[in-house]
Amino acid sequence: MPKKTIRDVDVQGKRVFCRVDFNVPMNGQEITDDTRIRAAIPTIQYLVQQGAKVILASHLGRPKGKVVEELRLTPVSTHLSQLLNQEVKQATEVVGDKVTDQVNGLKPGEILLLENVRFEPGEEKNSPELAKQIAALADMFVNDAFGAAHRAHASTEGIGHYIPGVAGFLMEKELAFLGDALAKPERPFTAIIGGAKVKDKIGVIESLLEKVDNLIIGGGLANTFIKAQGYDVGASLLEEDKVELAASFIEKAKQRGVNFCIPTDVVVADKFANDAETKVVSVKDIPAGWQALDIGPETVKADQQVIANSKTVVWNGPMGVFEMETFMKGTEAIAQAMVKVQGTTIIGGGDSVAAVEKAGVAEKMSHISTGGGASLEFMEGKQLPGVTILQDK
Ligand SMILES: Nc1ncnc2c1ncn2[C@@H]1O[C@H](COP(=O)(O)OP(=O)(O)O)[C@@H](O)[C@H]1O
Ligand SMILES: O=C(OP(=O)(O)O)[C@H](O)COP(=O)(O)O
Repeated sequence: MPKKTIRDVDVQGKRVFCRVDFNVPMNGQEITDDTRIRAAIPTIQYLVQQGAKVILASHLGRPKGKVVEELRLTPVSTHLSQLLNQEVKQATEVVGDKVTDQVNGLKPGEILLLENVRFEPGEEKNSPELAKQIAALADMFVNDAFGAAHRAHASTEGIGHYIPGVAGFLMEKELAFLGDALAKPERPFTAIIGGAKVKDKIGVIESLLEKVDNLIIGGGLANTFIKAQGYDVGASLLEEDKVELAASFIEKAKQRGVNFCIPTDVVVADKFANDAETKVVSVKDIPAGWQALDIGPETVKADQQVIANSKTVVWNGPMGVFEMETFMKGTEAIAQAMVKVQGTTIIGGGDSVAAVEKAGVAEKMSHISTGGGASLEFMEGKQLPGVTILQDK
């Protein structure tokens, strides 16, 4: 069922709570990729032009219900203000009397950015109390946070139980593009999954095995599969309690005839640093105390071949710790392979998008999605809570 969008409602003079995903990659207080902020601009500008009192809210990182000074949204509001060429007022809290006063002081066309919503313990628990408090700030809820639409949190879902919710332009665009591209993907259909959010992403693999012809695993996620094959992974990122599940997926892939590409070689480092001592080893020989931080050249070659023969490729999660030049090669090579695909290429996720931007090939992809986990869950055919809660057309 299509959802109402901001075009379908009158926002003139209304207090509009607009949830965005400004969870951008940061190096200290520096934003290293502003794709997600730029992607929300059309919705924000539309609300401003229509004379709404715009209350923006986002999470940043995973502060787990506490105030973490480094995760305040100050750098984001400064940058947003520059992009919009307009003042962005900033709240130092998410809810409370001070915030209510700031909202009451807003004039049509003005913008207030709330503090990191995950500083509130009720946010990720989807606490009805917090949702009510947030809803009381506004007349209407606009969800433009596609990247967080797979989360049922107070500011992405809970709020929609108390005030009417509609989609923003970014949310609308993401759902339309991904829906079209993935309804009947041209084959061979390949998914590439990497990154560090192993717990979040490992479950997606089971459903992907029902859909894809090739599944390429890389990044930190790969270690759990390397371990599942019976090899030691040294000091690498590992989700020990998912090893058995990973083994069952390897078996399932065999049964279904899916080409499951697990790295055969990796770049290992003696420490998690750009100037670490490194070497390329077979996954059978990861030394104790060393950590795998990138895929190796043999793996790159095999993966490139699979990608070159694909007609649809969906990629979420970098192949290595691309933020450090020493461990960027695998991600860079996969990004270059994506450019050569004669078909549809989709890249999703905050860090994945940053990685293809860094590799200089972002504009060569068919679609850059602001959601990693969200696009994977959408592809699985799951209902995204942040979308379900919005009003039907
Ligand atoms: N082998 C690895 N070991 C540890 N971290 C890794 C490894 N490979 C990639 N990463 C990290 O994964 C992070 C991105 O993961 P994730 O958040 O899942 O991706 P996205 O934001 O694109 O959805 C990056 O910060 C990257 O450094
Ligand atoms: O960065 C995000 O997801 P992604 O890494 O899957 O792209 C979203 O902002 C959601 O963040 P979360 O995975 O901490 O809930």
